[in-house]
Amino acid sequence: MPLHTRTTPAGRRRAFREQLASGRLLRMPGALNPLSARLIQDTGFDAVYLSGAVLAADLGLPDIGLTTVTEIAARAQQTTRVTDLPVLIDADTGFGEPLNAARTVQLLEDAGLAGLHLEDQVNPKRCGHLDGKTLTPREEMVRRVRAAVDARRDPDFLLMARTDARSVEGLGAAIGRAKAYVDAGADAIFPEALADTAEYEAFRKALDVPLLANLTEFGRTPLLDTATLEDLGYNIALYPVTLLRLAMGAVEDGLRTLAEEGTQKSLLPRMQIRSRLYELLGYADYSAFDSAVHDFTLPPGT
Ligand SMILES: C[C@](O)(C(=O)O)[C@H](CC(=O)O)C(=O)O
Ligand SMILES: [Mg+2]
Repeated sequence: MPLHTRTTPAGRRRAFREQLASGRLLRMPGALNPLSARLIQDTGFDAVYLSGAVLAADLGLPDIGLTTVTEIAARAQQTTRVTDLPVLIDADTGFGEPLNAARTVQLLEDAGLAGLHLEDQVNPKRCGHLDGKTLTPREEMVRRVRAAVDARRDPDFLLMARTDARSVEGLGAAIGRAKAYVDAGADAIFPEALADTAEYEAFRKALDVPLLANLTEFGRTPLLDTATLEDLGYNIALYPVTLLRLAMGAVEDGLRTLAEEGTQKSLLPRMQIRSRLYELLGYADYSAFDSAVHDFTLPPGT
């Protein structure tokens, strides 16, 4: 696939809607960068996530709503151009008033995404698995969702509402909020920081829209496996920060080894080799434009 994908954003939105309607569990890792989105596709996952926490961390910032909508839209555009999978983005609180949420929807729709989620926190927001979150009043979030629904131009663009209420107001209030958001037009719900499978079941029983399970590591939710989530009737298994944590762990270990040993030789077996990188980049496909691009050979094992 030289330079471009084979599918259109509209086609990917349609496919995402169909996959969600199938009742099958979709596995959605968070991309670390655009190239990792291609790896997510290549390893057989169903969809790609763009995490607010990862985008902020990538810029060396905490996940407290400091990134701007134009920054995340730019990253979204870079990501959607390299994968045929649907991409769902974390739009935090919508970046301001309901009016700002409306503009956010249009910018992110234009970036080729399949959908976004908005959450019911105030700014500065925080990771859903931390203490001390402050929620917007329920009616304020309803206005946020309505503004998003009004602004959307492609009816297949998925508008997901996230509620952070479980750890602030309790399970009953979280379910009540989720129902109000669906009534306001949300297509799907992200119940944040549920404590156990009984709470997953309660959400499933109360709502008949697609539900996302957030399997972030080192948080408040058990790391349920895909078979369990399928039995619970969930539609999306989200691994938002998994790739960043894996990569940063490997990078830190590698830097320490390089500093200690004065050479990277012992690290070679842990590295992606050159030929695999080139395969992922579709290097050979560029010969369709110019045969001189890929007329070299690599030594075996490199
Ligand atoms: C899903 C999430 O919103 C994200 O930005 O990826 C975070 C993940 C995390 O901080 O572990 C969240 O759950 O708030
Ligand atoms: Mg987030």
